[in-house]
Amino acid sequence: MEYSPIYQNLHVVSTSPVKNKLFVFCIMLSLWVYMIYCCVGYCSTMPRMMVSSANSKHSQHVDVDNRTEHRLQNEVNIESETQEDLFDPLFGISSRDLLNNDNDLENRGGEDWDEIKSEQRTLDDNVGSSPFNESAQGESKKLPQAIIIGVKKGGTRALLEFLRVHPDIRAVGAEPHFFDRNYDKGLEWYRDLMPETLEGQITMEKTPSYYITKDVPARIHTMSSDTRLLVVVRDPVTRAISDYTQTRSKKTDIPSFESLAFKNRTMGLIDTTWSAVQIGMYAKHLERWLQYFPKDQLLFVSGERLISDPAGEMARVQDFLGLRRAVTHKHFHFNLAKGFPCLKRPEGNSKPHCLGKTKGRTHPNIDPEVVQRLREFYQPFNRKFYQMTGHDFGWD
Ligand SMILES: Nc1ncnc2c1ncn2[C@@H]1O[C@H](COP(=O)(O)OS(=O)(=O)O)[C@@H](OP(=O)(O)O)[C@H]1O
Repeated sequence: MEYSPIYQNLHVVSTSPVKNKLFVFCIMLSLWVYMIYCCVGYCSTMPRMMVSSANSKHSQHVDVDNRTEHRLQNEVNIESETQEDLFDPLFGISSRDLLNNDNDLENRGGEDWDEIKSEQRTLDDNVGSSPFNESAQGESKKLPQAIIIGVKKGGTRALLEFLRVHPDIRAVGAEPHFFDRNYDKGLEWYRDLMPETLEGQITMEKTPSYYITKDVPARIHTMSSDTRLLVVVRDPVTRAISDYTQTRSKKTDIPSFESLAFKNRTMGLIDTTWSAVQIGMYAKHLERWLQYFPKDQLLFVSGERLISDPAGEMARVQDFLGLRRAVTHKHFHFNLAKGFPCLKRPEGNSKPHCLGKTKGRTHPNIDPEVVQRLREFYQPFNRKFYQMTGHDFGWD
């Protein structure tokens, strides 16, 4: 017979009742220690989903049916609260006047560096989250087929969050800024940021600075000439004030809106180099897009109607994307205190989820004469824009 330590041990144990009990006690003790070890989360042999389902990015993708609930519970608030002014793509533009930066809109892509860093962290978290491009469930990362390209402070976050309720939409939460700031990282870097999708689902992202950035139309066209483009537009005067309000919320010692808006106030000369003014000249920016994309590949979403009639505006958006109308009036609850529609689960009675406090800030009172002058300034641009889009947004 071969020598076997186990056999030897068993033999010894079976011959002594005391040792036998001691042996059983040791095994029980080891089992208890192991179980306690597992329960506190250090057990590497436990299935991953059990240990870290709350944190696992993959867990978000495992159950597509549970996606809506998961998002409503977690993502809307998380994104809107923590990333909030990641959604400030052209903070640096208004800084041109405030901080004497670059004079050229197209080159002024800078923004609050803390925001960029925190956005980058979110993006870096996404990159490499899946070592393979196709998962076991048949999901894979794809380049976006639809992009929300603007405009800053138009209501882009609300549109993206409303769209993410749709079971056939998957979207990256942070703004990738691929086509304006990260283009040199390459398309594979960009694809890797995207969530995994099943066949038939649409991948999306939003970066509001794309709409006003010179090279972006050509770059998106190079990626795919079929890309569908969504632009949320809002009364350019209110948009400018919203933009200013955001800047002021981070930097309190900035000049007044009234002084920034004019090159020469006595002569009523508007400062078109100030980004808060320039972004609202929608027709001018649209000309560049129409050099690359046919008009019917762009959808102009009314920022005002996204608030007053979210379901109606979402019906237009879903039709444009070729989706069934899954996001309906049942998903919205108008929160009177906040003054905005919030998302709810149609079947549940849980509290509706609103965007964070950086969406819907109180605007400062602006001298009515300045507001009037800005309205006059924008009128020809608005008219041109209505003509180009075939849609009167009613701002005049
Ligand atoms: N449902 C809902 N909840 C909250 N806020 C809403 C909503 N729908 C549209 N809005 C308007 O969105 C404005 C912010 O626009 P963006 O998300 O495009 O801003 S950003 O460019 O990403 O910073 C934000 O602008 P301000 O009111 O000036 O803060 C809102 O008016």
